[in-house]
Amino acid sequence: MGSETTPKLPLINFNDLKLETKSPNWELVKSQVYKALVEYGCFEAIFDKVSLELRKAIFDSLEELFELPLQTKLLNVSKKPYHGYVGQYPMIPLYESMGIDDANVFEKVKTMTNILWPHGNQSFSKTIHFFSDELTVLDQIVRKMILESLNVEKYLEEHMNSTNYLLRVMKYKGPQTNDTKLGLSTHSDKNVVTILYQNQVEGLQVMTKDGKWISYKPSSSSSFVVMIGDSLHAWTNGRLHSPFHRVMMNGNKARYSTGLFSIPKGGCVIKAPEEMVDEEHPLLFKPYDHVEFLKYYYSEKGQRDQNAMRTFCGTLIKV
Ligand SMILES: O=C(O)CCC(=O)C(=O)O
Ligand SMILES: [Fe+2]
Repeated sequence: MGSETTPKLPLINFNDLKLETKSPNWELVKSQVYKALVEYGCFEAIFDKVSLELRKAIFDSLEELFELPLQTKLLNVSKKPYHGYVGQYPMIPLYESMGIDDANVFEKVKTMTNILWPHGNQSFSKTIHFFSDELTVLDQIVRKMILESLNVEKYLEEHMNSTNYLLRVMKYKGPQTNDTKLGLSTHSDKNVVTILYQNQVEGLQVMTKDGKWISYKPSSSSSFVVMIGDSLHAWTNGRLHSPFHRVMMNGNKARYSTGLFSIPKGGCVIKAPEEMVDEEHPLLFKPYDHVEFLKYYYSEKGQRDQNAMRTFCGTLIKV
């Protein structure tokens, strides 16, 4: 009786870490990061570099943004799926989102802000930019730790330079019922690393390798979820897991969340370095153009394909 514990994501503290200088606990945290990413493909990170003020401000900005009239939100268009405004999708009626490309670059954020608020909105642009900029540090610490753990630091510069940042901000309406409703369908992320943040309304669930759902419950307001996307799964030749996840909603409170996505730049070919391939680890995916893969993934066929990566560029070896 009562022996079953609720499964939880691994919890890792990044508070005393810096990117430039190695702190005494770097090696310890690095081993925790690597283990978590092999086993779960994600973890909860405690990261207080994003100040309390900024953590509050981001949700005020999100409320202000999603309160805009639909016609205004639709002005943020993008050729890339999920980089512009998304809403009113019949399959996921509770969900809407807005993408902000290069959110760590102030001028880019300002340009996008001016589309929505033609007279500008300083506090919105500043909040989005600062928040994204602080989080890029966490993204880079994690990626540096991964490359060090795999003894391939020699690729660090090339690896870091191969990505851009997208901030996607999201609102999930409460379904106004205690029955659980789908907020966002089951998927794995296609990018390199994702860093998620949410208000106090829960809903994110992550699938374990053996197919069980973990409901994410943040330990504090400085908790972020760090998650591996398919392109890093491919680059590490399968060593790091990219987990399926989804959002389930109930009740009447709106859930606001943000995702900072490091994304391979246009034209970038994802190819596992030779060090990642050996007898024990035969090559899982042929080198592939990330943008070409996205075209397949977002096609009608790709959207029905739970193993889109394997279909698109898997080798013949069974995995
Ligand atoms: O809202 C969330 O917490 C998750 C969002 C997500 O999985 C995504 O945008 O890829
Ligand atoms: Fe996701």
